[in-house]
Amino acid sequence: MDKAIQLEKLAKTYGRRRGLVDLTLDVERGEVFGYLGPNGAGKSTTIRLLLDLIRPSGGRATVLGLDPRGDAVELHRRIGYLAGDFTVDGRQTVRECLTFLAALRGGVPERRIDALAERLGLEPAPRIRSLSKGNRQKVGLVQAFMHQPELLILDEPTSGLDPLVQHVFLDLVREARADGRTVFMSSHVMSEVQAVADRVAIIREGRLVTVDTVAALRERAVRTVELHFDGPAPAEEFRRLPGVTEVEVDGSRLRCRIAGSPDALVKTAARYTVTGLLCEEPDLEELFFTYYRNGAGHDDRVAA
Ligand SMILES: Nc1ncnc2c1ncn2[C@@H]1O[C@H](COP(=O)(O)OP(=O)(O)OP(=O)(O)O)[C@@H](O)[C@H]1O
Repeated sequence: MDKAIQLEKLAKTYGRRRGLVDLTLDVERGEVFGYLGPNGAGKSTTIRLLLDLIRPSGGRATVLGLDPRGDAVELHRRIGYLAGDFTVDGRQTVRECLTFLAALRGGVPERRIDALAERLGLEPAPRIRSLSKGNRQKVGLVQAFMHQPELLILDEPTSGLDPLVQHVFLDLVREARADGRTVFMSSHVMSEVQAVADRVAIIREGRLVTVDTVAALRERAVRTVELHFDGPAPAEEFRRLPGVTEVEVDGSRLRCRIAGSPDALVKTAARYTVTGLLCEEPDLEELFFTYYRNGAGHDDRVAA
């Protein structure tokens, strides 16, 4: 079957400014794909290219097997899109706005709109212009999900949402995946994406830095380990191990950071009597920031 999204050397320049550089990437049908990068990385540029809101300077994008340019009308029907700068007519009430957008999509059962609004805690009566940023974002989410599109393209979907509503949003994403739909969502926060995504791409300065499953990223991430021994902790042995940093010793307790496989650390510890062990969840946010800052670990395989 076609991929949900297929990008081949997709490029965009704004005059002499870089937007996106030769981006090659596939998104499978039925997966939740997180698209991460700092401000100005090129996330919105990519999304606008997928929707033919802007035109590429080079390369190709295929969405649901179609050409975003030639098949724009069909694609807009089959896609749920939330823009990063979602704006609608401020004079309409929430209900009027959603009814109008539903009509543009060929009609959506009212109870489905109501159910989504209720789950997100969105009142139908107020005028759009009186809404807070978070409540406007909820309108954006309802209109993206309401026609149960086969592909959801969401640009910074949780921006402005409180943690409770963020949870509801993540549930909606999981439900979409359970129905076999595809979700492509951009973010600059790893934590919300790792909670729901199957795979994550990180872009920086218009280029793909890495793409991998969340599970594999977790394996690559740095974790903190604390070991308790029945005698003085053998600090020097641990300092010599590959991937081990920041070794701190306090009597019989040793704390360190480990990147990658913990195998050598476990085998070294096993030569002593270990009375306690604590291993913290890997910090993906930190891994993400490493990519942010210097593109460390640049992975050429990703473009294959
Ligand atoms: N209309 C435009 N004209 C000129 N440069 C632009 C335009 N839109 C984007 N850019 C530039 O392209 C680069 C990528 O921007 P883009 O908005 O795609 O990033 P982003 O990852 O979505 O960032 P953010 O998280 O801030 O929304 C930036 O350097 C930006 O300044």
